[in-house]
Amino acid sequence: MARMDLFDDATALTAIPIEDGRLAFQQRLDLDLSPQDVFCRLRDETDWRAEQIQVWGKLHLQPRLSAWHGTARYRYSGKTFEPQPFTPLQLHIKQAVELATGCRFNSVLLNYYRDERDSMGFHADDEPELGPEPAIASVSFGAPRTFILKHRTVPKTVKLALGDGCLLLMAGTLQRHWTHGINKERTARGPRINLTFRLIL
Ligand SMILES: O=C(O)CCC(=O)C(=O)O
Ligand SMILES: [Fe+2]
Repeated sequence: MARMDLFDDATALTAIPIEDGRLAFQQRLDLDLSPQDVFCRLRDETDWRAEQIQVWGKLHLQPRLSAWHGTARYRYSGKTFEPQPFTPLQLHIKQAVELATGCRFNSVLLNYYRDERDSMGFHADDEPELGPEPAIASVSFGAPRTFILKHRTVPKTVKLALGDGCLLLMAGTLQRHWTHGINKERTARGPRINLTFRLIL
């Protein structure tokens, strides 16, 4: 089967075969708003922050902007984040994501990649409060970027182009066996906003 055939129905959540975890992809999340409108509203309505991170004992600003919303507190890199309440638009997207995936979520991390120099280092979303097999739903708006998964113990890499309005579901044991990230790129990229919906237990 040609690779394109996996994604021929843009509005169906389709499993991507992967070992040691579960991945599913939908080219276009069903929202009754255009991805362009959602992008502009998220960009303008969000209180974006440049968070500090410590690398080798030195403080740096993260190479992207971010925001936490939802109903549950979240600990990340030794810091506790008090989320802001969901906005009406975030609730609307959450409802569409819950309908598409059959999962429930109570928080969202928003990341704003301003251009090709913004990135996210390789990590797993494996904090204890997400539970042993978390379902994490990622929705992207704006410029496409390459999402890379690297297996922790075997030399395997999976690359996915995450384009405007797409949905990616990570589930099962994926976070235990794989890390993922978004590399900086050398060619010009427009801005991109990614939302990861999570269920904090
Ligand atoms: O921007 C992306 O597609 C990845 C975001 C991500 O991995 C995260 O928020 O944990
Ligand atoms: Fe992640």
